[in-house]
Order: sequence, then C-alpha cells, then structure tokens
Amino acid sequence: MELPIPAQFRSSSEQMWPQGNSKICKIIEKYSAGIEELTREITQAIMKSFGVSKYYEESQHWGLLRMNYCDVPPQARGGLGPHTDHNLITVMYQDNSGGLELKTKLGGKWVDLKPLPDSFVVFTGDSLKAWSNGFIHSGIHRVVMSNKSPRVSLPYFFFFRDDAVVEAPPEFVDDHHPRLYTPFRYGDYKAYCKQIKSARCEHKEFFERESDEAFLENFLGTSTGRGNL
Ligand SMILES: O=C(O)CCC(=O)C(=O)O
Ligand SMILES: [Fe+2]
Repeated sequence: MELPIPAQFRSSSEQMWPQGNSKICKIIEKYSAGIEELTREITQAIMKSFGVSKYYEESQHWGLLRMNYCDVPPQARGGLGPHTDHNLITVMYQDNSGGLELKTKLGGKWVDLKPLPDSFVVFTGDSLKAWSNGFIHSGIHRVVMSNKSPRVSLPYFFFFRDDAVVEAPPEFVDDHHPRLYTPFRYGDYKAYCKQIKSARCEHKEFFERESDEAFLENFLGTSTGRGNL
C-alpha cells in the first residue's frame, strides 16, 4: 500500500529527484512516523513527570523533520549560531562528526554534546518553557564547525499549532511561582522569531552571535500586546 507523502517532503524531494525516488521517500516516511511517535511519547512523559499529562492533546501538536547537511571549507568557521528552539521539543539524530554544544544554565559554559551511538538529543524549547511557567528550561545550543567533516543531523521539531494559546496551567502557578509569561498565540511567536532571524541572516549576524537569546522575554516585553491575548 502506498502511504501518502507529506506535502512539504514531496516538494523538496521533487526538487532533488525530479524523476522520483520512491526508495528514499519510503525510508524517510518511515523514519518520520517513528520519530513522531517517540517525540509524542517523550512529550507525554515530561508532562507526566510534572503531573500535568491530562493537558496533552494529540491534535494540539504537529511535527516537522528537517535534514541538515553542513559542510564548511577548510580554514573556515561555520555552523549554527547560539539559539534556543522556539517549539515544544526537538528530538534529533546527529551523526558522529560532532560540533554540537550546549550552554550550561549555571555558569554559562559551552559543553560538547558528543554523539553517542544509538541515541537522540532532546532539546526542550521556549514554548514548553512558557507553558511550564519556566519550570522547564530551554537550553541555548549551537553548532561549531571548523575543519571538520561534514555534519549530518536530523532534527524533528514538535510544535504547538499556530492557533494554540500557550498558557501555563494552574498546576505551575502559585504564590511562590507567579505567572511569568502572559498567554500568547503560538503563531504570533513563530512569526516574531522568523522576522528576527531573517533580519539577522541579512546582516550576517546569525553565526557570529555570542550573546544569550531571550526571544520569549523580548517578544512578550516588546510586543505591545501583539502576543498578549
Ligand atoms: O544541526 C544541529 O545539530 C543543530 C540543529 C539545531 O539546533 C536547530 O536546527 O535548531
Ligand atoms: Fe536548535
């Protein structure tokens, strides 16, 4: 039986293989389905660990698989600048070429996330941070490449739907933990992040940036009610 190919994947595969490549399509489709299931389970397990799994709703979330190939010429420096992910969680396979680094929450030191066989890297993102009223940290990470072999990574990004309202449930809020983030529509936050990132790319700032990201705080602080409901 032929499984339907998601539209986004079909359009990029048509560009790469105009004559079609059903073998690779099937492999990636199978991988996407497996990683989606794993990601949903991880998300539910995180919520369960905070006693809030009743809020998990299958239909509220969706995911996207990206395939990265990063090759940097000898003597050059490249990769991906420091950032937090803006989604709920990212579950990523990385090959063994290395280069992925995470900034520690305390001390702000960069540490290598060394590739381990048969393992995935999981990043919790800004949406989960906001939804958990800051209980779940969204870690700053980057990819630093210099004179390394090309890097392949397959991040699976798991998102709220654009019209979902990101609002910490009452379990995360009490007298000792006041509400940190005004509820916002995920789609508004996504648009804000996209706009900042494309401006940075134009100014070639993206790779050089060393400063900490505070997208969420800036979005809520400066968005003159745009993200606030
Ligand atoms: O390619 C990598 O290893 C990192 C990718 C990443 O952090 C991202 O796309 O948000
Ligand atoms: Fe990332």
